[in-house]
Amino acid sequence: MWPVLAFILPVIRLYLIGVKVLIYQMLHKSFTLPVLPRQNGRVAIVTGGARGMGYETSQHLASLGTHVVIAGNEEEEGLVAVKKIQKESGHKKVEFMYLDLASLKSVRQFVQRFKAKGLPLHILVNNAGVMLVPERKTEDGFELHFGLNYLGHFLLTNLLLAGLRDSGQSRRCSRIITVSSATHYGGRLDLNDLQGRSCYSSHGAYSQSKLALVLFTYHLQERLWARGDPVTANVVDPGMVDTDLYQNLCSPAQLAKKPVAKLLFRTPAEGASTAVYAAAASELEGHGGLYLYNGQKKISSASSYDKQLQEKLWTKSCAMNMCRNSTLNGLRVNSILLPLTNHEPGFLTSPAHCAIGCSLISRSRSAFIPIAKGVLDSSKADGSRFPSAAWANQTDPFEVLTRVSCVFHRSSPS
Ligand SMILES: NC(=O)c1ccc[n+]([C@@H]2O[C@H](COP(=O)([O-])OP(=O)(O)OC[C@H]3O[C@@H](n4cnc5c(N)ncnc54)[C@H](O)[C@@H]3O)[C@@H](O)[C@H]2O)c1
Repeated sequence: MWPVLAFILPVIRLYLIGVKVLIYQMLHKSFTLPVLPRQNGRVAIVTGGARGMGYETSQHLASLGTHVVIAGNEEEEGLVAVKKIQKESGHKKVEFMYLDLASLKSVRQFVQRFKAKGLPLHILVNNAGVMLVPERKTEDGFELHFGLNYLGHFLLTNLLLAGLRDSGQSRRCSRIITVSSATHYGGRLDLNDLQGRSCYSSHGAYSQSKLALVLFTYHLQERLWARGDPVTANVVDPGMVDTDLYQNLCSPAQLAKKPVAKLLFRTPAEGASTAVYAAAASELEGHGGLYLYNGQKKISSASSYDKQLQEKLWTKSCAMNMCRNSTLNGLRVNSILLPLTNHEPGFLTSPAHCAIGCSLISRSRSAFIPIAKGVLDSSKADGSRFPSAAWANQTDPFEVLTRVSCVFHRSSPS
């Protein structure tokens, strides 16, 4: 009985939320964007910016003078979108870069290629997403909704954070906008079963990924404020919008959706307006940690404000990107972390990355061992961290190690 309920409940919750949103949309007009300030000189990345709301967001930001990078996994579609936006906006600084959010390796490669361009970064719109895909895994073995909608964006944001910080100013912050959904209200986050192994429901998996994005945004904003970083992070809910997102609905639902969508769904441009507002509105300068719907601040689900849950999800998300229990130069290394900045631990994205890190460290054994011993000698508690500055003078290829730190747990020299 229980597995049946566990499967059915998320479906019922999702459709009830859908009905509530449609009633709201029937009674309320779509939010009209105010006149937004020009964004000349600002650079934005829009994930999934080649179609749907991502396209409209890219188009609008380009028309304001933003240099827009469309990051997506469909190159042909992306290049067509670039041409169309350039033509419609008369703005040439629009480009496509390949990014597959269902592959953490691809996320890392995207960030490397973006950094190689030497551009600043002022706006990151975490827009891409999939919905109700039958059970499938990402390249790294995560449930697709969780891995793509949430974990891919988690990694992307963290790897781009240093650039966002450097480009932000106290009076003009960089902005992170993450697209969630009203379905997060029905989301349940089971930290012990984030991959839905016990009973898979694509409805539950989608709602969970959207709740995870809200929890992530709130916690990220706390961290940014704690450091005094000139970066804000907000989450937006676009309402129900007529896009390709609904392509995985079952046939009867598709049939029923068509007339309803015509009458009650928002257009992609209307749906994108809150994300554009969050990215560019002067009145939101310095405001972060908000849930924005139809251009207004709204209260998100009670569980999304649970600070312990936010923290636990963050820690777990980092852990999902770590390589654990490697052996390195005779030292048992619990985790190898790539710092996101010089001050903050990040993560390696795959065992392959870890292997590269290990082999680089091994090749500089003579430099590595004394520092490792120093760390071990001085560390009494678990979790002491390599000072990444110790590697600052290394030359290529070991300069990679300027970004590597290690956490040793009960390690001992061989
Ligand atoms: N349409 C709605 O009613 C609605 C409601 C609430 C929230 N949302 C959210 O809005 C966002 C945009 O969706 P949309 O409605 O415009 O749908 P859409 O299908 O038109 O766009 C989704 C975008 O994500 C991209 N994408 C998919 N898989 C990807 C991958 N592996 N790597 C990189 N990009 C990938 C697609 O290429 C596409 O550009 C999504 O996050 C969605 O969950 C949509």
